[in-house]
Amino acid sequence: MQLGDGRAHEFSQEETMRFDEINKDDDPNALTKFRISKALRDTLKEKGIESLFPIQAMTFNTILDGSDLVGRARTGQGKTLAFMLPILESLTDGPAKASRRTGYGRAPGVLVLLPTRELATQVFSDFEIYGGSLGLKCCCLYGGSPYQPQQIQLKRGVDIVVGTPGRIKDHIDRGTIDLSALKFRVLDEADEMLRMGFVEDVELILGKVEDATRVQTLLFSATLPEWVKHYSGCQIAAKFLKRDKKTTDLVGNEKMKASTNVRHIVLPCSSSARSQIIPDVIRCYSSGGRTIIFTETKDSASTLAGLLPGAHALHGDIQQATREVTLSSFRSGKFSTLVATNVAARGLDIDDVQLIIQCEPPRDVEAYIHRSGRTGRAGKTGIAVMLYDPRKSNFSKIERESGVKFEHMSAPQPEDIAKVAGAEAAETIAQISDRVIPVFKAAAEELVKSSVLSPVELLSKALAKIAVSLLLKVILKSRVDHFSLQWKAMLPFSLSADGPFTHLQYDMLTCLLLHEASMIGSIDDGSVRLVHNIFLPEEKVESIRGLSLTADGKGAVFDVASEDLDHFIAEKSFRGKPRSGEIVATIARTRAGKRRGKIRRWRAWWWWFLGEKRWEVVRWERRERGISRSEERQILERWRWWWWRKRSWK
Ligand SMILES: Nc1ncnc2c1ncn2[C@@H]1O[C@H](COP(=O)(O)OP(=O)(O)OP(=O)(O)O)[C@@H](O)[C@H]1O
Repeated sequence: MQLGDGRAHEFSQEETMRFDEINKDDDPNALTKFRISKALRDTLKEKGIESLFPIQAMTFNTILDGSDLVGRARTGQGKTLAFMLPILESLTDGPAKASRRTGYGRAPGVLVLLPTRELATQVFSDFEIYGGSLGLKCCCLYGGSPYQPQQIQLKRGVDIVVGTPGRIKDHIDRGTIDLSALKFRVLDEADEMLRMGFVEDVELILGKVEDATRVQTLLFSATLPEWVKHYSGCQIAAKFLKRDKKTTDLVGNEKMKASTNVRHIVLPCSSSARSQIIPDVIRCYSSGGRTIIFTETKDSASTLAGLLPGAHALHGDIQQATREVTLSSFRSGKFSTLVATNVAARGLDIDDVQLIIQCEPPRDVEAYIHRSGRTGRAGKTGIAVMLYDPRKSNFSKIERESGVKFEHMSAPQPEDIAKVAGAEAAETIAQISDRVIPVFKAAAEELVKSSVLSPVELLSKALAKIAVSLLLKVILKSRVDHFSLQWKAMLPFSLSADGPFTHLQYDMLTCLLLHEASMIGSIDDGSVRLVHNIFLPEEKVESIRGLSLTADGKGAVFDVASEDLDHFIAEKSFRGKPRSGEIVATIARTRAGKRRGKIRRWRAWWWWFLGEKRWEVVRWERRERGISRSEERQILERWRWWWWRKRSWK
């Protein structure tokens, strides 16, 4: 705060707290403004929730006072707490308290139905936190997990059941669940629950209530097509919601139906180029956060996850236990790219998902809205990129029905990626301790003094150097399976006729350049030249010969003069033997034969393949022991087998 005399006034902690209290009192949605018990308020505050979001504030009293409700708000706006808070209050301190059953073996009073197992587990864990703090017992019933623990929980008695329709129906068939005493029935993702496939099970489950006049039914979703809202054609809504049900629709007739916190982008891309473009898209748009990629089929999810290092797949054909491990690892940040089908489209709330990529336009607008809504949640922002094949797919229907005005972008170019890497490099510099300054200050001052460039220009060059080593590393560490992929890609027959090896001269070396980003994506002439321009002095760039991309587009091979090699291996992070579990792609070096131009291709390949070290041994043996040509061949052969044995690290 600026005082009259221009001095800045520092607020004491006490003053700040008092202002915070005043501000809270001004907030019409502050927790204290609602009939929320202290215990629940405290738990909400522990989770960083100080006031209710609009959908929660607008529906709280309606639900607590006993009305049926259809609620709609855009993705990520807190619909889960919108039904959870009034239900918990009603059970513990409100109208449902008096008739709530307690004691061993009690039948559940609340049933929450969700379309996917993952979503059921997520909502269950919220109920455990908030309901648990009020002494309520919850259980989660979903397929793919053993029946017995679920049966034991039901037998002991629970207050809240959260689950998927299939497994709940199974429990009904087995006679292990009693839904006659329900006080609340919730259909989260209501439109999905009422679609074909679920509808019969849902109807059967909801019909188990003894006295339908004493149960409250709540429907929530970010998408409520007309058929759900107005009952026409939807038997369930007509049958199970009371006639005086209330509707709270925060989207209503607004044109924009998808999340307004999300930047919606479309990018032309053929299906064959996907695996090459996606890594660049991630690098440019994910801001270092998590990415969810949506594919249309389970097969393509698995295939794509296999092509992107560090990515994992999530879909219905994966065993439940693996699905759970995958999702919890993604949540906890053990990996940052999830490739999923629509099982992850609805409701999943994962922190720090910055980017959504849809490999092709989905079949319906609802799917687009829910998928893109996995980012930009709870007031944060995010980016949703939808790829489309200009010859095959059309997104105009989605654009029209969702109200989204797509930004049209083209695939990121090397310069775009370099810019992002530049920003990362700047961050890296910001993180370096100030303690290093005295050590490098003299060199920096000398550089500024002796250069015709300005300090900013010099700093730009330094950033470029860091950026390139972050982005394009001549040597890189990666997982073993990707390593072998690189080697395979390097087979000589994959190289074009005018590629390297044809230029072999006694004083030339062949280098394999691996693009760090390209382990998951593409490399092209442009990006290789970008590296060259930064690594090499200008006059050396011209001396590079025979640049050729590997068959899979993930590496490049070229010849350089032997005396220039150091410029290329400057970034080398590994020398010597690879350690197990970790591989290092080493610069492949081929020394041309003695008689210039007479080496046959396969020989050059073997020399390159066996590597400099092995070749040194042959030379040493020849020099020291005067070995014959056939002995020399034997040694090479031995090294070859050594190499193949080492391949078994995989
Ligand atoms: N009042 C609040 N204050 C702060 N954060 C909140 C509040 N209510 C909910 N959140 C947080 O907002 C995020 C999104 O909530 P939720 O998953 O319920 O959204 P949703 O509307 O159901 O989204 P979707 O339609 O995608 O299912 C969650 O991380 C939740 O913890």
